[in-house]
Amino acid sequence: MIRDERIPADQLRRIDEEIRSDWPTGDEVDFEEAIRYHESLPDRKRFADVLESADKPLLQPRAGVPRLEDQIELLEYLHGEGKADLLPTTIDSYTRDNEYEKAQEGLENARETGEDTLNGFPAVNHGVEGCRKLIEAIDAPIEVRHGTPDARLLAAITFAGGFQSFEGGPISYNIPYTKRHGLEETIERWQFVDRLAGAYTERGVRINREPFGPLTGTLVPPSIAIAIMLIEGQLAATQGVRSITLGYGQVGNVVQDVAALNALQKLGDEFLPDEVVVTTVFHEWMGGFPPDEARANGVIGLGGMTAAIAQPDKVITKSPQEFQGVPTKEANAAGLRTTRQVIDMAIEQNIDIDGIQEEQDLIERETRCLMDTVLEHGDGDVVQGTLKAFESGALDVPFAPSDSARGAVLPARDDDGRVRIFEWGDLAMDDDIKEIHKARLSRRADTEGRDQSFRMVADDVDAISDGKLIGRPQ
Ligand SMILES: CC[C@H]1O[C@@H](n2cnc3c(N)ncnc32)[C@H](O)[C@@H]1O
Repeated sequence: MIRDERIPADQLRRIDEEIRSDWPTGDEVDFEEAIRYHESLPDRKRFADVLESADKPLLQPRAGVPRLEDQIELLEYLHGEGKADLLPTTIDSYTRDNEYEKAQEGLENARETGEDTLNGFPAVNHGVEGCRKLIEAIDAPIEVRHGTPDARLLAAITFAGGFQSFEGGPISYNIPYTKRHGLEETIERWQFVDRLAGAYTERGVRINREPFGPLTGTLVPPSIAIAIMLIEGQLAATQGVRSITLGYGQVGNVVQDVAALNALQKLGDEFLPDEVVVTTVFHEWMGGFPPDEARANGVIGLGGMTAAIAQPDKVITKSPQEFQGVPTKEANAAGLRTTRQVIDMAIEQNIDIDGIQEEQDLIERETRCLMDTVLEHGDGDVVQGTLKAFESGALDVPFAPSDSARGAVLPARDDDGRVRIFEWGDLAMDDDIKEIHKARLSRRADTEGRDQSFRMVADDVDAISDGKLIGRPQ
């Protein structure tokens, strides 16, 4: 039975041996040699230090293309023209599914034809050597961004390759991303990733870990997202990770988003061990975008405004081409500059909005209910508690494609556009909190002259791409 316990050294070694054979580049990994490589990197490339020493929100886009030279050119452009403070390397979908053979074909095809059929950088195929060329070429810290339920080989290779930040986690890269991986399997496999990050950390190379806060990216109630961040942060801390960035996806109501970011930092500091440096990252709207680029820039600007008020440590920016999919480098850089413009204009203003503290108190109370139920389900063990709480539905994620979550919870926006819950399923929540949600949703029902129903959810899902926040009836 797996528990929230540090995996022993012999198990770390056994798994390391096991995964190396999954692709030839696995044999390039040599831990002691990799430590020396990291020690050779200049301070400005040390991700955790740069992130944790900043005095205002740092901006980071998503970006990944198959060929190494193109990835270098892309990141140089985003750093130069986009003024990104931190850079990504977004990994392709085949690699995320451990389909290294298909990723190899895609990479060779790109090299032969110049046609990019892969939707990201196949880091396992590039290997330690290829990753290091990228790290050498770019004069800023770079994070591995992906969506991999079994990220063990990707971590071993990219850590050895000089990356010092790694996104994801056993819940946040399972529930929203996959049907076929069980939660127990992904928790066990991410314990390896975190133990490896911890092993680097113990040798002075702090690997930053960033659980994926947005989850399904569609109307996720803030307390559910924050509870999952606290769980993944705890699991990483147990394995020795000491730099943890907890994430949160913008829902679009400024009061609720600022309150959620405040609660995320406060609860992260409270729930995670004192030896962990806890930072926060705000993801600009992860739901459907307007096809019109001017409107899309409006969504991005609202994200910048929210970040200026809440001041998270990091902001993951979007591009005006979000509706179309993977953006051009120009559009990606534009999203960075739009965000920067709004932050720089608003951050020196003392913007005091009524209701933030009240909403933050509510979000904190909700999150504590969820954390209490996890600890009760597991008799104090977070791994067993998480597994059992998801099984019983006491913990749940709306619209989750994964069988590991009931998906019985249904959110809808209230009359102010804040995300509330109108179908609770078996989510563990105090009755008086349920009454608060019910009252706020019925105020919207009155305004719209209709009953609270799934119709509201469906209308809300498309509202922002249709240019609004709340899915009012036509
Ligand atoms: C989590 C989904 C987000 O990741 C973005 N994304 C996925 N792959 C790439 C990519 N290769 N380059 C830039 N952005 C990307 C996508 O546009 C969406 O905003």
